[in-house]
Amino acid sequence: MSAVVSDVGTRTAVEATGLVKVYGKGDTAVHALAGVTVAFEAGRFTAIMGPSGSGKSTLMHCLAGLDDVDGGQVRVGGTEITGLGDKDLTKLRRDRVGFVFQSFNLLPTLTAEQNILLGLELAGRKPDREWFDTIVEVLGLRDRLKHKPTELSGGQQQRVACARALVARPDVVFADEPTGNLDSRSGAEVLDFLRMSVRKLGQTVIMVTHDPVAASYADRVVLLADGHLAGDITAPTADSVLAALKNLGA
Ligand SMILES: Nc1ncnc2c1ncn2[C@@H]1O[C@H](COP(=O)(O)OP(=O)(O)OP(=O)(O)O)[C@@H](O)[C@H]1O
Repeated sequence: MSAVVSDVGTRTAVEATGLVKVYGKGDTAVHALAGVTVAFEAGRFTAIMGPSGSGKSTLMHCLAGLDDVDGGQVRVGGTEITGLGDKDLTKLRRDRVGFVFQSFNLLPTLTAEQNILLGLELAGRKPDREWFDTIVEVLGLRDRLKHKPTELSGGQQQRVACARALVARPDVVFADEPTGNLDSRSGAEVLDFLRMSVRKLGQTVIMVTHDPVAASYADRVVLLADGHLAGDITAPTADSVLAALKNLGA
């Protein structure tokens, strides 16, 4: 059992144990994850960083049940997801996991409001109107709800994507380079919101990023190198993250 799990008062939202992911076979096999054990606490904002090719995206995909694993276990909200069938995995992703992608991934024919509520609708769930209103208010989307994605700025589209990720009150939100397509001001707004969703709304966020400034919004940075855990920084600053990355040769 990891130290995090045994901490009094700390709940683990997502946990990987001995995670192995291999691409290819024989001489050309790449050990993208070579036995990663890491726990992500609930109610915390964690960034995953590391040099290019270190396994960040692979780790996130395996944690989110988007990719199968070759060894080890993943637990999301207490449920072991490694070994779940496609149907159960789809349900788990739909009901208990939120996603924010670099490219927003909104449906162009739907309004902002319809995009935010689509997942719940597909799941046959009724939105919690109070929670919906809270998210919309905090994200400053009230007067944009009837607009289609093409009528919104990049920053507004990503805020709609954040609302969509949070509306079902998931166990965890995975954000994959959420500021990668945004200018620094819009990026800062999205990061402010992700941090606030953790501090004030009690959500759990795990974000992959290349950007030390983006990582400094997190409570903790987990570093990967060559498919291994290579560091763990609490209360990161852009400088401390940059220094740690330099040590890894990034
Ligand atoms: N589908 C795939 N087939 C073969 N190899 C892959 C595949 N996906 C990833 N890899 C390899 O696995 C390793 C880890 O890749 P991954 O994309 O997880 O790294 P990353 O840290 O997210 O990189 P980046 O920062 O460049 O996005 C790399 O060596 C990569 O080339």
